[in-house]
Amino acid sequence: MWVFIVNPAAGNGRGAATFERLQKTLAYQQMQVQYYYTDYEGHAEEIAHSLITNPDVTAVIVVGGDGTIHEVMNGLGHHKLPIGFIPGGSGNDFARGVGIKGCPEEILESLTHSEELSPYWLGTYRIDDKKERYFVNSMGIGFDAATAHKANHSSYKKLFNKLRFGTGSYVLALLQVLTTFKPATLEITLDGEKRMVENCWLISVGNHPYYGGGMKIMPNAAIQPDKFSVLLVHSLPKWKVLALFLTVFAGKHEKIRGVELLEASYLTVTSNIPIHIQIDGQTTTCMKSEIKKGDDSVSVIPSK
Ligand SMILES: Nc1ncnc2c1ncn2[C@@H]1O[C@H](COP(=O)(O)OP(=O)(O)OP(=O)(O)O)[C@@H](O)[C@H]1O
Repeated sequence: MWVFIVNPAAGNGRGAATFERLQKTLAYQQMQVQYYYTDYEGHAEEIAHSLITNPDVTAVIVVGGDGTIHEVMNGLGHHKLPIGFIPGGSGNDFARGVGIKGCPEEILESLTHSEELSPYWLGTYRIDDKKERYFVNSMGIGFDAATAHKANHSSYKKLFNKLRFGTGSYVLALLQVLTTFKPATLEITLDGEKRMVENCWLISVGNHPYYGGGMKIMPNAAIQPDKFSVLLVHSLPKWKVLALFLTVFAGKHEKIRGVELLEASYLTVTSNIPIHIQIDGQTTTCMKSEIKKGDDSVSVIPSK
């Protein structure tokens, strides 16, 4: 039995529209299917968790955005249920990262014919002293998280989503945050090596290159078991931070002085004041975070 977890609200209704299209296909009608719509934040995680002990589940297909896949991965944990993804969100960086392309009908067709599974290594994080959780795409601390927070809570996000230009709200929020943001002094350990980073704009950690709806923020990130890509931006004047984000879509920002592209499998970041943090695009604040590459992989159904 194939289980669909659908976030109808993802992408400002695109999740629901995508699933309606899938239901009309022959591929869908020929599958043995059970589907669930999510009703609230955290619901996808609860549904996914309830599937772990069900021996009839062949695979879980997620229709939604990055927030939905984040919840499903946390609900399933390292239980080896194959996971397929059909983008229905506004950013869809997970789809970009794992190379999912095409219209929903093509993706479903391809998922049903896929014979092999691709391993995908999640990261784990713990912020302050809360429970450890998984992240799927990336985490960011500082300026990018403050920008994501502003975009998520903006009145214009809905409008940009309607126009199918989710990145527009991120760019507008970025310009707003840039005028007031103050870089912080952070204590960072990278695989046990401690350093104080003054005037730190941001630290980003990624399982693949994409962030914010297609920005290639960590151009050298590859899906792999041992290391994350880590982007550190510090000691830059504001105009250079703007230049950085203008070049980021092309992945050329690594040439800017004050931009470091590193690798690590274990990081800690400590601040003496609460700072913004984003986890797969969802934001909060914290003073301490601990980030690790997960030991085990989940199985993603590839679609070509
Ligand atoms: N029925 C619902 N109504 C409103 N919100 C929901 C519902 N079901 C789930 N959610 C919440 O919607 C949020 C956004 O979902 P998701 O991230 O998948 O879409 P998106 O933000 O449009 O896409 P992306 O993250 O790729 O930009 C999630 O945090 C989820 O908890």
